[in-house]
Amino acid sequence: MTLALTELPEAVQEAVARTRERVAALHAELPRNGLVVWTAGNVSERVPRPSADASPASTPSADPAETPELFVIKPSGVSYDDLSPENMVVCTLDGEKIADGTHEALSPSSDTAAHAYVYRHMDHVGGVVHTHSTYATAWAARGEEIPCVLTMMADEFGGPIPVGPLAVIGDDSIGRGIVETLRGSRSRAVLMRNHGPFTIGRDARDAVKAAVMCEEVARTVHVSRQLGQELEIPENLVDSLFERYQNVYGQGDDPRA
Ligand SMILES: O=C(CO)[C@@H](O)[C@@H](O)COP(=O)(O)O
Repeated sequence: MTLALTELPEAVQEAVARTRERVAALHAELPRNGLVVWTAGNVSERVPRPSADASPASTPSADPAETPELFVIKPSGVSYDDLSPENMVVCTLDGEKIADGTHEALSPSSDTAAHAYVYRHMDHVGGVVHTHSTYATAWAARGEEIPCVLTMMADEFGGPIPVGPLAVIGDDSIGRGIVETLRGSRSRAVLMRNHGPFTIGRDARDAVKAAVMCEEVARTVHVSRQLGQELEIPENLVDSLFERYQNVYGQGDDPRA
């Protein structure tokens, strides 16, 4: 029987509502940053588990901690102008849409299986993004990784942006390719061969940032290569740049900043 959102603990329903708002808003960043055309691309986010001390549900259901894990993803083929929290689709980590209040005919993204596979096999991942951004997709068309020749790449990706296998849509192939490629890498971006970039993050905003930065460095390294041979960065410097940027850069978590 299909899981019904309205039958879940209130704390879970509230977490789903907040996730829908974030995922709907973040989709606007893809066209705004020139990463997609028409309806290409998609963003998803794992629904955060309510804290263990969440108030007991008023609706009949199990403890929030016992609710199946869920994620939110865009509906397939819907214009970016028409995306809203109300039409964000809620799925289980098997990629199955639940009775989430949207029309039963509204299908989740055609990449739902890939996003679901990543969430099932990478517990630290809270957000997944897929685009066909021009320069990153051009590197994917050649099946060539983007070498780590910019300090921005060391900061953001901790090394080269790797290439994943040619994989067809519709089953676990793409998701398996993403996980098998990124599991051994510090990169939050992977160039799926002949297809385009997929990125991961601690949440959807982090994954969107990785998609923006992936396209930026793909373009810069492409331009550099037109002008000559780019220069590698020594491994030890890549490590120190990555550690600094990931742990020191910016305002940290200090709420006063
Ligand atoms: O690349 C693909 C599928 O892998 C595109 O169809 C995708 O970017 C957009 O599909 P959806 O609108 O999310 O179903």
